[in-house]
Order: sequence, then C-alpha cells, then structure tokens
Amino acid sequence: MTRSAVMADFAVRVLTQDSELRAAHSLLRVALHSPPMTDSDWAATKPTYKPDRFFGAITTDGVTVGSAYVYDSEVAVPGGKTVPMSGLTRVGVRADHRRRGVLTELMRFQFADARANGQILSTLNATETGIYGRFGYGIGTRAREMHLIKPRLRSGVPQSGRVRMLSSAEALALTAALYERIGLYRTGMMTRGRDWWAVHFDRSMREDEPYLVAVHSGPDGGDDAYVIYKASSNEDHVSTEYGATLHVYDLHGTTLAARNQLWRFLIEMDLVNEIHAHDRPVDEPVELLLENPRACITRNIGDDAWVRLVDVPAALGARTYTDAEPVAIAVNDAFLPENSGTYLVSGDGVVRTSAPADLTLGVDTLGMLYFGAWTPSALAAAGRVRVSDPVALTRADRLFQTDSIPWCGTGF
Ligand SMILES: CC(=O)SCCNC(=O)CCNC(=O)[C@H](O)C(C)(C)COP(=O)(O)OP(=O)(O)OC[C@H]1O[C@@H](n2cnc3c(N)ncnc32)[C@H](O)[C@@H]1OP(=O)(O)O
Repeated sequence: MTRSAVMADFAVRVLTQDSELRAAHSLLRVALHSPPMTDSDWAATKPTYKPDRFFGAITTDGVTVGSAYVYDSEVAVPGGKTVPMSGLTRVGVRADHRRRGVLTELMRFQFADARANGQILSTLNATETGIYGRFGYGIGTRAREMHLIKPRLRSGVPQSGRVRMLSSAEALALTAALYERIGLYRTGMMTRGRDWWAVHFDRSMREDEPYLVAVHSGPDGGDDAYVIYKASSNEDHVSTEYGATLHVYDLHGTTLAARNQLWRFLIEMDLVNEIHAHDRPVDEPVELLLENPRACITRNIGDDAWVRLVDVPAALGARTYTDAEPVAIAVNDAFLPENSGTYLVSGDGVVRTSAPADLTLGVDTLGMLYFGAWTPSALAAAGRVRVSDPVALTRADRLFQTDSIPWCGTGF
C-alpha cells in the first residue's frame, strides 16, 4: 500500500521514529483532555506500540496534527467463522487543526491499510456517536452496564469446580493465554494482540493498584474462566458496616456454567455492598443467580463496537444466513465507492446482482445489521432502510437472524 497520502498542507503516513510516535501520543492525550505526558509516561507507553500500526498526520512544517492506531485482530462473525479485522483506536486531531479534513484523511489511510492486510471489517469504540457514521460505521454490538446492589446468591445455583486468586505475577503470565484458550464464544468477540494486553492490562498490573484476577477451573482441573476486577473501599461511611464496591472489567469463560461460578465468587465475597460491571452482554442472565433479582440494575445499554464493512462482498460472504428466499440489497458507500452495488443475499451466500433492489441502505446501516444487533425491520422503521418490497423486508429479518445477541466485550 502507499505509505503516505498527501493532502493540502499535511500528509498521513505510518509513524516510525521515536520522536514521531511520542508527538502523536502526546497529541492524543491532549485531544482526550488527559494531563500532559511525562518522560516516565512515555517510557511506559512506548513499548505498547506495535511497529507500523500508528499513523500520523504531519504538516509540511513537520508538526504532528493527527493520530490513529490500529489493532490487528480477528472477529467472530455469525455462523462461527473468524475473519481478519482492524480495530481503530487512539484517534485524535490537534484542537487547532480540526474540521479541516485531518480525520477524513486518516480514515482513508487506515481503510487502505486494512484492505492491504486483508482486514475485511473495521471496528472501533466511539468517544462520540456523531463522528463515525459518515465513514461507514454503525453500532454493530451493544453492551450492558450493570450494578448489583447488595446481591444475595440463590441457594439452588449449582456449584462446580474451584476458584483461585492469582498473584500479580501469575496474572501477568496467564491471563492473556487464558483469554485465547477460552476463544471467541459469542458472535462479535475479537482476538486481543500483545499490544492490546500491554495497554489494557499489563500496565495497570505494574502500578500501585493492580487488577485482581481470579480463575475458575472445571471439574477436570483445567482453567476455563477468569475475572479481572478491582475493589474500591467505601470512604463515605454513613453506617458502621464496612462495604466495598467491586468493579468487574473482564469476565470470560468457555461455558455459562463456568462464568456463573465467577459471579458466585464475586457475589459471595465478604464486605462487598455493590458490584459494578461495565461492559457485559445485554442478555447475560446474572439476575437468575440472585435470591433478590431486582438487586441487578441495568444502568445503561449502549453502543459497544461500531462496525464498518471495509470489503462489503468479502464480509457479506463470510457470515452465514438463515434459510430464506433471496433478498436484493442495494448498498451505498460514498466513502469506499467500490463497495456500492446490489447484493443478492440468500441462505446459500451472497453474489452481486443487477436485479432491482428490494431494500436500499447505507454501508453504516449494513454495519448495524451485520452481527445481528438490529433487525432490518427495526432499521427500516427508523428510516435507515428504503423498502421497495415489504415482503422482502420480512425475508431479510429471517436471513440476518442470529442465534445469539452479538457482543464484542473488548474495549479499546
Ligand atoms: C476510535 C477512537 O479513537 S474515538 C476517539 C476520537 N477522538 C476524540 O474524540 C478526540 C477529540 N476530537 C478530535 O480529535 C477531532 O475532533 C475528531 C478526531 C473527532 C475529528 O477530527 P477532524 O479532523 O476535525 O475531522 P474532519 O475535519 O475530518 O471532519 C470530517 C467530518 O466529520 C465531522 N465531524 C468531525 N468531528 C465531529 C464530531 N465530534 N461530531 C460530529 N461531526 C464531526 C466534520 O464536521 C466533518 O463533516 P463534513 O464532512 O460534513 O464537513
């Protein structure tokens, strides 16, 4: 691929020099209103950048005005296949260079990079919901934030296996490998590279308040689930009872039964008033574990991964469809026009067609349909799908139906 895309007074390219990486990282921190970076911050951060994955917009005077980083990953699509995906993150444009097309060029560059790497999907977590639709992203998975307030475990919940807490050194050595071994057990989940773990786990493990990690091993003795959490003590004692809040950052397991054992571990912990979990599947049945199910409060169901089909025919062809009569779907993609066209989708797969379209939608809306988070009917009722044949809309609901609610569950 081209390693630079020249615009009026800046060019986007892969960052390679230490000084460039540092400048882009500093810019990002300021863009996100974090405190300025110190030398020790940079020393800790620099190794978390994988070579060639940090892109910058540099002016002709050599000033860094934009940044974007990508995680090379794989994502589970409906039907069970895993496909190459690019996870876009650390997007920032210097405040004095905004609304001049810097992000637009970073986007062009990262899509070209993804295509060159065979990454047929791109996903991201958005700081604001108004930014990414124009670049072809839609809300492709959703997540639930829940608070458990004084939860009590139901007596009939089965118990199996054993939970053990890891030391920090064990957690650093074992957790990433365990995530990999557990695998992508739900549509929308993604693999995590070394660079992801470096930023989102390893650094915190070396700081003053490291994560706590507990692992479940099944009846056969093999590790099959883990939870990463922290406890914050309640400083504001109104009562004489001590009670901490547990913050759950990551909880995965090969089976629901194994994951439930970790919920049991958390719920039964002494001196805990509340458990807050920030990014969980919307249908995770934690309430079923409780004698007082109303103690599990959904604080928010919000956007999890924003999804963009970078290569529409390849991405449509990678997932499966429920058996139904074909539907001709016209896709408009203004940003990557080679994707625009009409696709005949059926239980047998997807082909381009010259037949008239039954449904017409933007590629951002296709990103909302792709993992099954939303139905074509719901999107049509919201004005996101133009319907030429109402019967085809019902068929499309069936075609795109998935057997589980998608969830990414990896923040980045
Ligand atoms: C995946 C992640 O990393 S999320 C992190 C995103 N980063 C941030 O939120 C940090 C703070 N914000 C920023 O750094 C910048 O404002 C950015 C990155 C959001 C936008 O960068 P810019 O270079 O200003 O964007 P650019 O000039 O290419 O704008 C392209 C279009 O998007 C629109 N746009 C840009 N930002 C926003 C926004 N926050 N809300 C709504 N529309 C926006 C522009 O108006 C423009 O529209 P137009 O094509 O109709 O004229």
